[in-house]
Order: sequence, then C-alpha cells, then structure tokens
Amino acid sequence: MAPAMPPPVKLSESDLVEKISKGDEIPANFILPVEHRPEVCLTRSSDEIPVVDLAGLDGDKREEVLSVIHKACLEWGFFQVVNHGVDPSVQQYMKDQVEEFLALPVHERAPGGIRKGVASQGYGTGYVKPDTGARDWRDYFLLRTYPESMRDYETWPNRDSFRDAISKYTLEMKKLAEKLLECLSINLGLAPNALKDALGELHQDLLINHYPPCPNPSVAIGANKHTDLGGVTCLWQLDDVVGLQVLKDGEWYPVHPKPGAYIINVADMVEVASNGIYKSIQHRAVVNPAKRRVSIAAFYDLHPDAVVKPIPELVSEERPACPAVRFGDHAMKLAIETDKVGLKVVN
Ligand SMILES: O=C(O)CCC(=O)C(=O)O
Ligand SMILES: [Fe+2]
Repeated sequence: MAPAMPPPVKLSESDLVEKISKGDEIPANFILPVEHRPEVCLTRSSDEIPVVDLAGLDGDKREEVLSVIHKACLEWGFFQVVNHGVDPSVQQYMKDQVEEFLALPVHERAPGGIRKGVASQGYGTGYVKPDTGARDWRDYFLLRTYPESMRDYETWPNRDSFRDAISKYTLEMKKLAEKLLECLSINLGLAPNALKDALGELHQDLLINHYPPCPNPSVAIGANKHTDLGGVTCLWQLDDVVGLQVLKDGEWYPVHPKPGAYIINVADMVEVASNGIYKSIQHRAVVNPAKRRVSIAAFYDLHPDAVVKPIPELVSEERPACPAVRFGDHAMKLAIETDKVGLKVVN
C-alpha cells in the first residue's frame, strides 16, 4: 500500500515571504551558506537554451524542428518554444486572473489556511531545504488539476473566473505537454505515443510561483536547485524579469523570458523512460532586488502507483536498463526530505 503523504502543515500569514519582504533585511533562516549562494547574473550570456518555433512541426520544416528539439534535449534538457499553439486569449485570461488572485487578501487566497510542503494543495510558502538549511524566497499556489476528480476545490479561492481560467489554461498545458511527449518519442525512434504510455495516467500539478523582491538577492534563493519529478514541465514566466537558471557543464545559465513563450524541460520520469538518453537537468530561480517575479509551472506528474521503467527499445548491451521507479516513492522522498527539516507548525 502507498505510504500516506505527510499532512499539510498550516502556517500563519507572517510566514509568507510577501510579508517578510516588506523589511530591509533578510531574516537569518533565508540566508544561504556561502557555498550555496547564487551568482545573480541578469545580463545575457553568450550561450542560451535553444528557442524552437513549433509552427514548423506542421509543415515541410518538421524534420528540422524535431532535430532542434532532439539536440536541445541532449545538450540542455531544456528549450523554449514559441508558436506553440496555446491560445493567446487563454494565456491572457490566466494572466489577468493570476494578477487578481495575487491582489486578494491572504485569507481569500488561502481558504484552507496557508500551507507548507510539497504534499499539500493550496496557497503556501517556501520551506527549509535540507542541503542548504535555508528557506526559499517564494510563496506559491499549488494545485492538482488532472484528473479532474482530484481537484481540491476547498483550497482554491471561491471565484468562478479564477477557476474557469485554471480549467482552460491547464487543458492547454495538457495538450502542449502531450504534443511535446510525441516529439520526444519520435526523436527517440519510438512510436509517437510511447512516452505517454510509459508515464500512464496524467496527474497534472500546477504551481504558481510568486517571488517577491528580495533586499539582498545574492545571499538568498527563490527556488533552490532541483530537478522536476514528472514527465515534462511547461513553464511560463509572466514578467520580463530574469530568474530561472539552468545548469550546464557545471555552470548556471540564465534564461531570458520571451513574451508568451514556454520553457520546456525533461523531468525525472522521462529520464527513466528514455533510459537516461535524455537527462532531467538541475535548475533554480534567483530573486530580484526591485521586482517581483511570477512563473507558472505545469508539471506532467504521474499516478503515485505508476512504475516507470526504461522503454525496452532503448535498452541494449551498451546501455543497460536503469532502475525502475515508482512515482509515489520518488515524490515521497522529496516530500519527506523537505518536510522533516520543518519550519514551524502554527496557524
Ligand atoms: O520560477 C522558475 O523559473 C522556476 C520554477 C521551478 O523550477 C519549479 O517550480 O519547479
Ligand atoms: Fe523546477
């Protein structure tokens, strides 16, 4: 039987980074040990994750587009997509609703109480990371959006337009992720549905990351370095504020937002299904001294009982099978690691 997820821990309003950020100083529990402090580089670097124009998938450029995606997956594990087919009116609707949501009083943003921990849906805030001992400089809204039966409406604000925007937006994210899984499958020499079948039923999670301005961004971090757990992630950066950094050959590369574009990354379960041909790459988000930053990540997560193993065609004598992973165990490891360090248990 699946082990029970740790119960959500409720916090008080004063735990929100948004409230803490009103002061001029960073509280000690956000300050990273020196070796973990990020270099906050806001200028363009000479090397950046590739940009792929997905419009070309439907015409005579198809082979070329697929090959750019394949190279990006091999070299970066990340790429940006433009002309991705996501309805711009749905993006605008979502953006407007998220802005309205962030302007709501906290008790309306968090009807079920402010939460801590990756296990719980609802409005919450960063927790202590085991490897740094420091809290992330971010608040977030985490919700399970597919299967629809798992939507925990008690933790969603009671606003029809917000719920409608989430429903429309997450359907677009589901379609985009499925299109990309098809491209990745073809690029791996497999049938178009191979990765989707290997991952099983979609358990989509949506994470709205809210990074308030930070008085000293060089000693804190918005999202500590991590890989994403599921199949693929589609990330939208709402503001023209640099924050995401991707690790390549031991260096952190900033990703410059392109209006309306999505940042796509290979996550852990595609690494397993592809038998390590595609790698799930570490990334993190740094914070800005003057500007808030909001990003929305749509995670192609899995049923907790889904067991992902390398797709047989990708296993050979030269490339023996990597171990199979049960998604629930993989996600639980992260939940326990982050929760056991604890923050404080109050409401
Ligand atoms: O905000 C970002 O750019 C990155 C967020 C992220 O990596 C995540 O939510 O998993
Ligand atoms: Fe991530």
